[in-house]
Amino acid sequence: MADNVIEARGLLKTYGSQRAVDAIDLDIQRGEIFGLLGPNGAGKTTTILMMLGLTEISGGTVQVLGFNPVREPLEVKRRVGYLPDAVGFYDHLTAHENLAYTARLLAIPRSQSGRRIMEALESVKLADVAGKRVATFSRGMRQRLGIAEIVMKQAEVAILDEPTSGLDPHATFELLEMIRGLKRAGVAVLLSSHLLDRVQSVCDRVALFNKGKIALMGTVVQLANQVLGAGHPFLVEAQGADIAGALRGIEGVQTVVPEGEGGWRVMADRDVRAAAAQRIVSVGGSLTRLADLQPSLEEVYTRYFQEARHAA
Ligand SMILES: Nc1ncnc2c1ncn2[C@@H]1O[C@H](COP(=O)(O)OP(=O)(O)OP(=O)(O)O)[C@@H](O)[C@H]1O
Repeated sequence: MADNVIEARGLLKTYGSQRAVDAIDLDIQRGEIFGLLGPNGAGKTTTILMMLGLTEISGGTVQVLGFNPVREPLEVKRRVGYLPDAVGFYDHLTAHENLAYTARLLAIPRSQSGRRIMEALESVKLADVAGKRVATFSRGMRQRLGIAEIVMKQAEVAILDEPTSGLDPHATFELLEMIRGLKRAGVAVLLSSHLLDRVQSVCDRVALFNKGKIALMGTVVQLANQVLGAGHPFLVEAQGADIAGALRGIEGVQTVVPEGEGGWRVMADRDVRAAAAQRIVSVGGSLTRLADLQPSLEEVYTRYFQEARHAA
């Protein structure tokens, strides 16, 4: 399966006559962070549960690291780390004891488990509370312990269901940093979320779910091009000349719209920022800011669902 760690083809889950997951095709590549996005009930969790062999598949196929999660659930569980929405640790045990328990279930040799547990706890900054009972942990600490379990396991794939929900901004920032750490260690990460700005900051690619189907899939820029139209928007702040006139004269520039005090939002059919900087200087202007305007996933998502509602 080339460099794909997960491959789904026509993957289907029905509940009675309802298609919770409607024949999706999905490839997750080694070492990427992939986001499953979509409103409540769109089918994200059901897709994850099928990949883990935790719910029956109604049709199609899914392979995880070359294994069939229905027929070979233990092979999948051994190699895949899973962080569910509510992480299930034993409250009366310490962080260290919880990981030691998992290590025993995974049959990690005792000669290795002590070191692997401490390294994993250090990697998520929980080493100093290793001896504290999990009952005393905040949600952020429990999520980090979940990541530590994935690190200790040396999983090749991590599947995280709404990992940052219920976390404050600082705890979210820390957790996302740890998710990036998993990627740096070569782990493929699949995460579901409805918190779009946070997903945008960490995901290489995303799939937008709608009513059990994948409506859009690709990088944030690709999705923005599909939904909002192609183009390179950027922001210019400059004074001292006819800046708008200078910008409009550049080949490829489509629109120049004033934005704020001494600012313009420029849309071009290609990246013309270097030409814009030269032109402003050559007409005697003084350039104070030239910023790429990354499309926001929030805009893509909102526009997509507005259009989907109109079409319905
Ligand atoms: N055990 C079940 N029995 C019947 N219907 C179910 C079951 N589990 C999920 N569904 C339905 O399948 C659809 C997809 O649910 P799923 O939980 O996968 O969505 P989701 O995108 O993960 O949403 P959320 O963000 O709310 O978890 C929903 O309509 C849901 O009601």
